[in-house]
Amino acid sequence: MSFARTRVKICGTTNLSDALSAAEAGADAIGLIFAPVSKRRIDAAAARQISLAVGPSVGRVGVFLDQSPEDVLRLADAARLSAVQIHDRYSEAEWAELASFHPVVRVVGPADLGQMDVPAPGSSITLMLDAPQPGSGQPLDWPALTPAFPVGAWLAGGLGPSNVAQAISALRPAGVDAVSALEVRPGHKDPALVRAFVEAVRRADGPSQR
Ligand SMILES: O=C(O)c1ccccc1N[C@@H]1O[C@H](COP(=O)(O)O)[C@@H](O)[C@H]1O
Repeated sequence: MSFARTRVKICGTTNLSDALSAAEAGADAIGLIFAPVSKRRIDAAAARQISLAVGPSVGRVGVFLDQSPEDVLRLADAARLSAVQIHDRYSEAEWAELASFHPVVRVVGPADLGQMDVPAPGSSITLMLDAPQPGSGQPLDWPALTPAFPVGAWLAGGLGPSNVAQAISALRPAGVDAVSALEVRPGHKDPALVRAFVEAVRRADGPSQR
C-alpha cells in the first residue's frame, strides 16, 4: 500500500485546549494515554469529552501499557476511541480478538524487527516502532533501522520539529507520533511546537503531498 502523505499523531493529550490546537495545526490523530504508569494519564470521562469535541476528522488513539485486552475494550468504548495503541505483549489470539473490534497499533521495539510477521495490507493491525522506553523522548538510530523497517509501519521515539524530517527521510514511515518534544511539561503541549512539528512533517513530504 502506498501512502499519500505521512500521518501525524500528537500523543499524550490531557486537555481540550491541547486537543483543539492539535486539530487546528492539522494533526491526523491525537493520543490519549490510559497507561497507569504515565505522567500523561487521562481518565475515561475526560477522554470521552475530548473525543466528542475534536470532530470526525481527527483520530482518537488510546495508548495502553500493562493493561489487559478486557481493560482496553472497556476503555475504548467509554472514551469513544477510534483506534487503540498497545505497548504490551499479547498472545496471537488476544491480538486477533482486539483487532476484531478496533484498529490496532501494535508497538514493537528495534529488537522485534525481522523477528515477527508483518501484518498483511488490509489487516486491522498496524505496527509502530518505538524506543524501548515509551514517552521518554529517546530517538532511535534511524539509518541503522532502515533495512528492517516494515512498509506501512509508523514511527515514534524522540521525534520533534528539529529531527522528524531526518527520520522520515531514513525510514519513510506511514505515520509519525510524538509527545515529549512538544511539551512545556508532561501532559501540557506548547501549541507552537505542535504547529512546528506538523509543518516539519508536511515539508518533509514535499509540495505535492501538502
Ligand atoms: O508518553 C507516555 O507517558 C507513555 C506511557 C506509556 C506508554 C506510551 C507512552 N507514550 C508513547 O511514547 C511514544 C513516543 O514518546 P516520545 O515522543 O519519545 O516522548 C509514543 O508512541 C507515545 O504514544
